Amino acid sequence: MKKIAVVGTGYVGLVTGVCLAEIGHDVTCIDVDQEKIDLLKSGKSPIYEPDIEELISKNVASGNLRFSLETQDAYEVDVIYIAVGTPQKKDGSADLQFVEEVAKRIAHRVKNDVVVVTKSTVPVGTNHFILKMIQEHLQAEVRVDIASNPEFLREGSAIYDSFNGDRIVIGVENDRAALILEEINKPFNIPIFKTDIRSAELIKYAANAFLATKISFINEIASICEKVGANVEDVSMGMGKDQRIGSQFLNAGIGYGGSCFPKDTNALLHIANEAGYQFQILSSVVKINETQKSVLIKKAKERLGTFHGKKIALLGLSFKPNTDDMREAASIDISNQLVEEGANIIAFDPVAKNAAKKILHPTIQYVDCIKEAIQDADAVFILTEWKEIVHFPITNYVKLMKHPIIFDGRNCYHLEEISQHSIDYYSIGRTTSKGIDR
Ligand SMILES: NC(=O)C1=CN([C@@H]2O[C@H](COP(=O)(O)OP(=O)(O)OC[C@H]3O[C@@H](n4cnc5c(N)ncnc54)[C@H](O)[C@@H]3O)[C@@H](O)[C@H]2O)C=CC1
Ligand SMILES: O=C(O)[C@H]1O[C@H](OP(=O)(O)OP(=O)(O)OC[C@H]2O[C@@H](n3ccc(=O)[nH]c3=O)[C@H](O)[C@@H]2O)[C@H](O)[C@@H](O)[C@@H]1O
Repeated sequence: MKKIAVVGTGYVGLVTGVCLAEIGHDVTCIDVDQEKIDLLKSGKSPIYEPDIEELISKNVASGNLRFSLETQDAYEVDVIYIAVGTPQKKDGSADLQFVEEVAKRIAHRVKNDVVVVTKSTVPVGTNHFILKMIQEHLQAEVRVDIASNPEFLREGSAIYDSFNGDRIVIGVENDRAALILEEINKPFNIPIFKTDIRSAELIKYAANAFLATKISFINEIASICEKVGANVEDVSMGMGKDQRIGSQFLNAGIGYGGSCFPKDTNALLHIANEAGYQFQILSSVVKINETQKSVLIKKAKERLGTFHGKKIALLGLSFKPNTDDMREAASIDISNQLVEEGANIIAFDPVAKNAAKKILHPTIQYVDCIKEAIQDADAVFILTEWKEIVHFPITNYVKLMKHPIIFDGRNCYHLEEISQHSIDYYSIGRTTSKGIDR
């Protein structure tokens, strides 16, 4: 059992802290955000993530987990994990101001030997920069080792991923740090891949960039499918059965969003550029994703002519299901454009409503059920494949809409089923289904 502090209680920090407590470590989760700490102390999670509140309660009750603002005591530990944000700067590079701030605070606070582990996604060289910052500001005579331990969890299945990951990557430069990190992670029972620090830092960006590449690749195949009359779902399934390709991350849609793929692809382009290398594939991946965000609008404009005065229902607002995260969600660009062109928008999302209200245009109305959203709508846009939307009976569109027109950005429904109803149905990389009575 190790005494651990996790700095930053966002998606990654909170999940890391909770899971480390669950496998038996003594964990203090630290944040500078008083509101978050108060909420966590009251047993509530500031983020929506399946199973997290149960695990928080269980581990707080067992004494393995506590939450704290930034205090001296909180840093009296063997290991400090850095899990603060590394958002995108205007030039595409990663903003390291929060990481730098934490490094300085660690230097001022630590009183005993520690290993400082970076979980945040950071450019190559950042771990060594952190060590330099700490050493420059260190107040006590203690030994500080560093380790890179990039995180691969997905939002919406973060707890599951933490216990079922394919690998744990550890970048170290000495045996002491390696042994401590191996000991900490052993109970997860996940293969550990040990490497040098710079390689570990790059693995994280390379992995996200590769997954983003798969998505942009299948989105381009989808565009070709539409032109040649093929079905992207079958193409993707047929490709994915080759184990060298793999079936995951080949779902065509309206592009990737979220807090990481957009920022990490741009950050890697910046890293490559700084190193004097033009990363051509990745530049295209990013451009394709930008274009993909507008394909539904294009289809809708061709079908509806104008959006002016039209009642349009948006189903799903978060960047993907099972999260309330709105960062880089397709709903942002799509709703902005619809509002700009005079549409009246009524929106449904089972979880992200409050988060959406803070970001989307104030004229958008929110409702708590799909039926209410689509009632008398001129058209429906499906933007997130929440299970409530995927399992929503298709007959309801026929019953409740003036003339059912659906623009499905997530291929939620089977074409065969749709074709049995009087619905105009446009999806991604599949043939359009026109209502049977037209
Ligand atoms: N969100 C995700 O699914 C994943 C994120 N990552 C990476 O993990 C890092 C963190 O991402 P998120 O958890 O999404 O960020 P987040 O924005 O949800 O959380 C960051 C937290 O750090 C806190 N913080 C900022 N400065 C602080 C300081 N000086 N001391 C203590 N707390 C401080 C903030 O108040 C906030 O609660 C990023 O580098 C991200 O790229 C990696 C894998 C998955
Ligand atoms: O670095 C990170 O933050 C994380 O980024 C992603 O996780 P996440 O952003 O939570 O979500 P994903 O499930 O990867 O989806 C990202 C976006 O791609 C889209 N996507 C995903 C898969 C697919 O086949 N098609 C597709 O369009 C989703 O709709 C979503 O908008 C990675 O999957 C994680 O491994 C990584 O740790």
